[in-house]
Amino acid sequence: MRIVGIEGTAWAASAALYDAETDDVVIESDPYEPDSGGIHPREAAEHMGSAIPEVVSTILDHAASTASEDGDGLDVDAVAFSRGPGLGPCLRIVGTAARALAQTLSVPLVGVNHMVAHLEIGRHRSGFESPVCLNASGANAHLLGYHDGRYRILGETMDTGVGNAIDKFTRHLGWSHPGGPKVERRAKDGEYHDLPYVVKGMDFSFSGIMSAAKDAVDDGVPVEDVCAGLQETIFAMLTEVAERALSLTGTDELVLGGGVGQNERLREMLASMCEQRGADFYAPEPRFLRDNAGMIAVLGAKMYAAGDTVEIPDSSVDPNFRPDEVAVTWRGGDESVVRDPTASGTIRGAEATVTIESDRVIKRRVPKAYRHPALDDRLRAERTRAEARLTSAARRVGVPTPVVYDVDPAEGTLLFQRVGDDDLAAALSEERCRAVGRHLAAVHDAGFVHGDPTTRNVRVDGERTYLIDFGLGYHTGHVEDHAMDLHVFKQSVAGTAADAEPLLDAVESGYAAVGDGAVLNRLREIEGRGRYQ
Ligand SMILES: C[C@@H](O)[C@H](NC(=O)OP(=O)(O)OC[C@H]1O[C@@H](n2cnc3c(N)ncnc32)[C@H](O)[C@@H]1O)C(=O)O
Ligand SMILES: Nc1ncnc2c1ncn2[C@@H]1O[C@H](COP(=O)(O)OP(=O)(O)OP(=O)(O)O)[C@@H](O)[C@H]1O
Ligand SMILES: [Fe+2]
Repeated sequence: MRIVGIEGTAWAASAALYDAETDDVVIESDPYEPDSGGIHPREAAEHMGSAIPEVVSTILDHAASTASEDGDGLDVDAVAFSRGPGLGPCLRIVGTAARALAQTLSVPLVGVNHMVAHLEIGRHRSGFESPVCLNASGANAHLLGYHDGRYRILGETMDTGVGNAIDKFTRHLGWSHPGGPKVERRAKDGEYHDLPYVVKGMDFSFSGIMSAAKDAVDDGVPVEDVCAGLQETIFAMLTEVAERALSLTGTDELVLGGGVGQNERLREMLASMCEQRGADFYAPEPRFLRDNAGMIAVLGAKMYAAGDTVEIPDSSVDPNFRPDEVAVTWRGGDESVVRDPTASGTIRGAEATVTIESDRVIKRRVPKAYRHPALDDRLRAERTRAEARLTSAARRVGVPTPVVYDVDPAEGTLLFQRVGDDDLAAALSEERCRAVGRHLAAVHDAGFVHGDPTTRNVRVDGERTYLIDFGLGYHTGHVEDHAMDLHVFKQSVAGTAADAEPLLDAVESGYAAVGDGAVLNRLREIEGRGRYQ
């Protein structure tokens, strides 16, 4: 089977030929490089208009010269194209080119989600079964895992994509687009500079760190140092949320996708994190990380083999096409990223190792080799201190939590009472989800957030539901922070439960019984926010 792929969501006009028998991928790309500023949608579309026919024609020449002799014409079975997400004017040009080619060749058309293609190329080339995927691209930053027939978004940026955040910083400096590779080069000559670090469960945001980075340069901090601080901070955030996703799902396979994945420091940090926790890590070669038609052709082949083609009248493009909207036809419905955790003796969480004894547990935030030592010391001490304080504060307002027997912030250790028989992840029920909703409302009412309420950070026994792991918590009265806390919990339920709806309703009804209605309204708004900026 041979598939032609066409890509052109933003900057890369690209065509490819994938031969499923030999697994060969030939890619021809022509990048759009803005003269000044960032990507201008109109200029990008003009580029697509002239460059797409040329790259397609090069690939068709290649198809003609390699067609099997007994085959018919070009020996191409289908045309796959990027349907979205991306810039509307660019997508429309790609869609038109793909439809015309499919009709000329009299072959079916396959409409591919670009973000799922970034993920599937890593899964395909690694041979991993059901990995967590970190997509670190220009316009996106999210964690995906397959469960119950769809790719679930386990965590994502709350504002811009990671590449766009870096590119905005370099525009402030007057550097040409794209900024990512330039920051990588300059960071090599810099010293680490402290910047804000923002992780909420498996979600994260870049706006605070980007304005702090711009201010630092304006205040005279050497630009190399800001670049080093920026990379160390942003990539540590991405590595931490990837580790949280591994811990939550129980899987031990991670793949990387997206243009920012070409950054060596990011790959090094992810590899180091996986090595430290005994997981397997795979990053495709750079030509498959940045936008390219090869990944579109490879996923196109899997979809075509599953009969997942699209008729021309139904093949419109979708600039906001989210990966969790894709009905996955090419994987088994019972495959899943979620594994049974084998909890015994010492548990390895995302942040800490926890040793369970008969009536007490010892939690130690181990130094993370992937993090810059200054950032690592800061985060471990801050979080250990916050965890001790807020675990006790929650108990004082009637939320069941373990008693804190001892704390040593410098060593990053805590000694707790042992509570519960199971993690909520292994014992989900509506009643327990309702209790978590009530507990979060009580915590918010007391003026702080949990910071990482997931189904693994709730312990349950017969009648009680305990909150644990307050390390990412902080004092705040903002409705937005309270709503985010609730959103993180709902996302962890939705990402791992088979029939999540009644559980999610129970969380909200528990919250509504005790908490502030304004928080639930804000939650609606957060859930409805489009995050492609
Ligand atoms: C929807 C689609 O159009 C979009 N595509 C996209 O963002 O292009 P991609 O090739 O995946 O990523 C480009 C980004 O990747 C960054 N980048 C490239 N090389 C880099 C490096 N060495 N270090 C850091 N960032 C790098 C660039 O600065 C730019 O922001 C997406 O996948 O989100
Ligand atoms: N007080 C406790 N009583 C019983 N079990 C506990 C207690 N504290 C932790 N555990 C167990 O250890 C696991 C990991 O603990 P914890 O969540 O505090 O670590 P972590 O590294 O911060 O994890 P993550 O960041 O992945 O949520 C919990 O999911 C739970 O199963
Ligand atoms: Fe991309």
